Amino acid sequence: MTLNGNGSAAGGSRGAGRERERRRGSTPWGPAPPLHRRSMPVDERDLQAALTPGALAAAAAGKETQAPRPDWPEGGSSDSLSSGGSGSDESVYKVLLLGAPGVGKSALARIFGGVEDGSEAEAAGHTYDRSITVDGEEASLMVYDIWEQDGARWLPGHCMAMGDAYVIVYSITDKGSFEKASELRVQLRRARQTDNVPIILVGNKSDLVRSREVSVDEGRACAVVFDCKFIETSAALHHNVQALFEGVVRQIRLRRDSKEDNARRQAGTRRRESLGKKAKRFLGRIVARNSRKMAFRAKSKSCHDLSVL
Ligand SMILES: Nc1nc2c(ncn2[C@@H]2O[C@H](COP(=O)(O)OP(=O)(O)OP(=O)(O)O)[C@@H](O)[C@H]2O)c(=O)[nH]1
Repeated sequence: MTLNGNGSAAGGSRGAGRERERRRGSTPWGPAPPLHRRSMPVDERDLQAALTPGALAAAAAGKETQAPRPDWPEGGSSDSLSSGGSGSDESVYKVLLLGAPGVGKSALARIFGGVEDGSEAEAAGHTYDRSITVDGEEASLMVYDIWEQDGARWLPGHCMAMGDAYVIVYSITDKGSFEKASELRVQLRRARQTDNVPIILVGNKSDLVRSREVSVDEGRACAVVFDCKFIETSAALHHNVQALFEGVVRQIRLRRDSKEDNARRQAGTRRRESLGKKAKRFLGRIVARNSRKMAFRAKSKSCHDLSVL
């Protein structure tokens, strides 16, 4: 069965429906929502439409295109997750996952979409659409897991032109994938020279400590050199996956929204922050101030912080 943007996957017998529910995974934002209500892979025809020359030209010109939207029923949102149909088009952020094969792009995307390994949804599509609440405000994300190196269905040029943000993934157990990530960063810079699009370098598989080939310091240094953000994740343990996608939203907002809007959000977040986090932030500032390599440290520290530019 094909899952599509109109939620046709919701059809079928009650037993089949229960089976589908059983196979929905949990997400960092809570239990996975029912397929027909919230996150789902988008029909490839909708994706084709989003990648037409007209749509891409509009994207390159900074205009929002009509993103493929499911026909969501109203209401019934959970604490930080709600129907993808409620956001306006301006708040639909297109996020592309890039990286060498096998680094965990699909695993990260599936966690975002709340789709468990081996489910029919996994086979049906590579784009996930859902809304998440970040700093008290809802944002809709379209996460595209469509990057293929050889014999790509989607031309790399198209992929590099359409994103509002890019997540370049490597595996910490594969030095080659780390080098590939640097190459991709260079290609992206070339493709989007004039655009200030956020790029987040992600060292995935951080759970595989014994097979580590790329240190945290190497990852961080690379992010500093290539002027992007950096985070290590483990899709296997769902570690930092929520921080990653929330960070993507913050990075887009920091570039698109007014200073006032961002300051208001940050003030709200600081108020909600636990005492531990406040203390950590305070200590971090003192350490940076006392460091001889202050400038580098401050920069390498901020490349870790996905809530600042
Ligand atoms: N231990 C561990 N394994 C992971 C992690 N993320 C992904 N994997 C495994 O790595 C393999 C490749 O993951 P995918 O998500 O298919 O990687 P991909 O980048 O989408 O690969 P392509 O589709 O070939 O581009 C799978 O066996 C995953 O289960 C992780 O964080 N930790």
